[in-house]
Amino acid sequence: MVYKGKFITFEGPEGAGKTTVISKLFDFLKEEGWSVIITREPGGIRIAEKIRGIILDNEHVEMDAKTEALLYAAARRQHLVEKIIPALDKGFIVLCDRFIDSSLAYQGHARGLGIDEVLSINEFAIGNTIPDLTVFFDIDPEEGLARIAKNSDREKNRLDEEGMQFHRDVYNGYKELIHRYPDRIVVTDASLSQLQVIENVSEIISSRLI
Ligand SMILES: Nc1ncnc2c1ncn2[C@@H]1O[C@H](COP(=O)(O)OP(=O)(O)OP(=O)(O)O)[C@@H](O)[C@H]1O
Ligand SMILES: Cc1cn([C@H]2C[C@H](O)[C@@H](COP(=O)(O)O)O2)c(=O)[nH]c1=O
Repeated sequence: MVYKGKFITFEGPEGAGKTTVISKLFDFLKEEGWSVIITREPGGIRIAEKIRGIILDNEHVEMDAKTEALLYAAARRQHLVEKIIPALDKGFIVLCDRFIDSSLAYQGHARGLGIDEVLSINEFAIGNTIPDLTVFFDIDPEEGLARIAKNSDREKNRLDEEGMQFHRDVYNGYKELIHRYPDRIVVTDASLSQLQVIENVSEIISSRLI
């Protein structure tokens, strides 16, 4: 689907630095005179934030993998129609912290549901609204988790609590997606300093979209 605005998503393992960079990028783009919004998945709007609470609640250990995949897709559908598409229609740049590739890497690959199977329920949810550009924050999953562990403000959710093998599988799932969608997904080295990552991501956005 072609919209007036641009849809940019940010992906990566836990603690890769996406949220930190998106907020700086927002300031940078605003200063350059762009109309821009930040949003996140799962969440971004009231219903999807409620679904987020259900999915990520540490007490919901009995959640079935397909239930989890469907809840992410349901939250995504509502987020898309209520917030993302209206903003794109108005010509905004939408910066979204995680989107469909998280489902493909976490539920499709790491949970073992299959990337194509999870893609098909997501195609039902989002139709043909695919990101114009996806930036993958490349970091060793252990390093990302170590960053989170250092941050006492960040509560660990049900997905963070998964074992190291799960997080390595997520990372390998992303590697498969990078191979599958070479035109859409651009990789940035997220192990560098915050300043360097911000500079590199700004450069990617400027050269690819603006
Ligand atoms: N380049 C960096 N070098 C070192 N620490 C960083 C860097 N970028 C972010 N951090 C720190 O790492 C932690 C995780 O960062 P952030 O919340 O931005 O990651 P995230 O990708 O959004 O994580 P998640 O998806 O798990 O919520 C924060 O404490 C942040 O200050
Ligand atoms: C969108 C989406 C997310 N996840 C996982 C990834 C993270 O573990 C959490 C979200 O927490 P964050 O601090 O906001 O990154 O949910 C997923 O498994 N599948 C998805 O589609």
